[in-house]
Amino acid sequence: VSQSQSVSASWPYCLRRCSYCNFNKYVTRDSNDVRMTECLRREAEMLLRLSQVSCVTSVFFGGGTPSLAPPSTIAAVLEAVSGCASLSDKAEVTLEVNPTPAGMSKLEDCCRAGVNRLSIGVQSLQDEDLEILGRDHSSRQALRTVEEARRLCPGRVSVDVMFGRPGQSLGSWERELSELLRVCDDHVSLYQLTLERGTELFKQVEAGEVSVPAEDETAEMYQSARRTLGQHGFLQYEVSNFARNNTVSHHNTSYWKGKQYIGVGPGAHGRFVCVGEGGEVREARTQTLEPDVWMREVQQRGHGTRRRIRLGHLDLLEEVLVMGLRMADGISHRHWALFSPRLGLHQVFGTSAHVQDLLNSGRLVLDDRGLRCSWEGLAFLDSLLPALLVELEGRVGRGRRADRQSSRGESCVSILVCTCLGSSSNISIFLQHTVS
Ligand SMILES: C[S@@+](CC[C@H](N)C(=O)[O-])C[C@H]1O[C@@H](n2cnc3c(N)ncnc32)[C@H](O)[C@@H]1O
Ligand code: SF4
Repeated sequence: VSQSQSVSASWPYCLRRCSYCNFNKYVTRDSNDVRMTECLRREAEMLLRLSQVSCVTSVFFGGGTPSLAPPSTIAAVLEAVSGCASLSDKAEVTLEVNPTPAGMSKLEDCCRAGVNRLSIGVQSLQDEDLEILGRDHSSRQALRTVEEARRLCPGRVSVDVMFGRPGQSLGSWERELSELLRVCDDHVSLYQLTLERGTELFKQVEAGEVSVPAEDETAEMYQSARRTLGQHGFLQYEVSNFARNNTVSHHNTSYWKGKQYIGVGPGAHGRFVCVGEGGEVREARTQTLEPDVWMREVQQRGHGTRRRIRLGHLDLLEEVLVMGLRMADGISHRHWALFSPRLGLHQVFGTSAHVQDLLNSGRLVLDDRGLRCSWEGLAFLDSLLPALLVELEGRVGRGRRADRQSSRGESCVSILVCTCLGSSSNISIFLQHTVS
């Protein structure tokens, strides 16, 4: 029986629609908080029972805007989790926070309910940029929220910032980052703005009303930020994530390490073996997107799972490869062997001429530690993956059944409780790694 799992639940409401966002979120005045909370609780219990995990190592309340949810919702979900599996006092419990006054006023109660890590969506420290992005807060409110968060969870506060924003220059980005470094705690997530089709910002850029920096300038923003953060003692442990004083996000690391997790709530994604139904291989599960439909389904049958896909052996290895290479440490031989006991990294990648080119370029490293990107290569991960995925597919072949042991051999899990995982940057990566 699988001993470990992670869960994701979704509170899919936001105060307003940011211009760049394509998450599964809903702006409504009459959300039914009581019903939503009850459904999150019920679905968490149901999915945990189906997974039959015994231990949960982290919980993540993501967004959407989970900091708008009543603190009693956080408490209810945590109670449901600890009623079904062991949730240790040391488990990482993260809440994504929009730095609005409404969000800030609840932080203390959320911490009392069990949250012990706060991730603040600062996005920018320039008011004009926040305006263009359609954010519901000012830079002053963001600074104030970071301060309050650090008071409540000292050493356990992360900030999200985006670069490559409309009208942004390298100089202004560097000044902004310096200001951020004066106020931030020990964890920073830097995301390059993605222009998502269908968003307001995408239309504005298409229409020529707004322009974003050129690709090479955005690339320089990334490199400059990596250097600056390094000089301030931050270790880059993943493509977008930087930590000092050992404050890496355990929850996100569990994704990058290919661990199991449960997704609870509208649009949430999960990856777990459904042991309770006699399952033996890991499944990719997606919950129904629309909150009212999802709530109806949960009330009728205990969960709102819309799609279940059995992951074959190759699917699983693809995820381990794509997610693992996001980490600066990459994939160790031992880690790979958990999923591929018969074909080692050297056997899969060591003899390919294409992979050899990547190794010779200095962007990829395959040695006695394992497979990883070099510091330079991490910035080019997207361009390295196609050759690696082609090689993997050629070696492993499609259609093999998932390896029983590789899907079930873990000992602990994390839980992602998220307001709109439908297109969360963490999760969508799982779904986008098709070889072109
Ligand atoms: C789950 S999301 C949103 C959390 C929260 N609702 C907020 O807006 O702060 C987490 C992070 O993804 C990043 N993000 C969202 N949309 C993005 C986009 N189109 N391009 C790059 N990063 C994005 C933002 O930095 C955001 O803080
Ligand atoms: S970026 Fe965050 S706050 Fe803005 S609409 Fe998307 S989920 Fe909501």
